[in-house]
Amino acid sequence: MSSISMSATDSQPTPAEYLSRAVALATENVRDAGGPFGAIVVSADGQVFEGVNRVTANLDPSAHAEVTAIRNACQGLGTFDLTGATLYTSCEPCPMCLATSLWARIDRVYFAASRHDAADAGFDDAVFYRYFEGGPEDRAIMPVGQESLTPDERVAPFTEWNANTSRVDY
Ligand SMILES: Nc1nc2[nH]cnc2c(=O)[nH]1
Repeated sequence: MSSISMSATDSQPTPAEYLSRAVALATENVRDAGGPFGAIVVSADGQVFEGVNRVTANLDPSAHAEVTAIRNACQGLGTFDLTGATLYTSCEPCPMCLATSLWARIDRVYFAASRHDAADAGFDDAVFYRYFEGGPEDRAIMPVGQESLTPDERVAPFTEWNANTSRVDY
């Protein structure tokens, strides 16, 4: 599916070339009933995995282009750890995509459009950044609060995790 052209010297595509491809994926995806976002993960050894936004198509709020590309890379490579990989995305990653990139241990992110460009198109990326940046008074759109369970009950899953000698750390 990828159609990044290689130069005559057969060198790796530049970040701008990967971003152009991500933008083209995003535009094509609109014509395929998806959101206007596309992303590419290039693994440490140069393998290319693409993803597009399928939120409304798949009834999946987490199916942002970046998350889809990261899922494709993890499935394709058989790992949950993308250390050494680079993410190229048609638009600045939203907080969820940024957090997913951190959890995937992606090394570096390049983006084309900004959260403000996304806002101009009606998307809430900038609103959600403000939600995380602000204090409790800015959290009105979705209040988050800790409830008072006993300390033992509250940390019981972590106690079980720490006692589990066959756990897989991530
Ligand atoms: N970066 C990015 N922002 C979004 N906002 C809504 N959907 C998306 C997406 O798939 N990617």
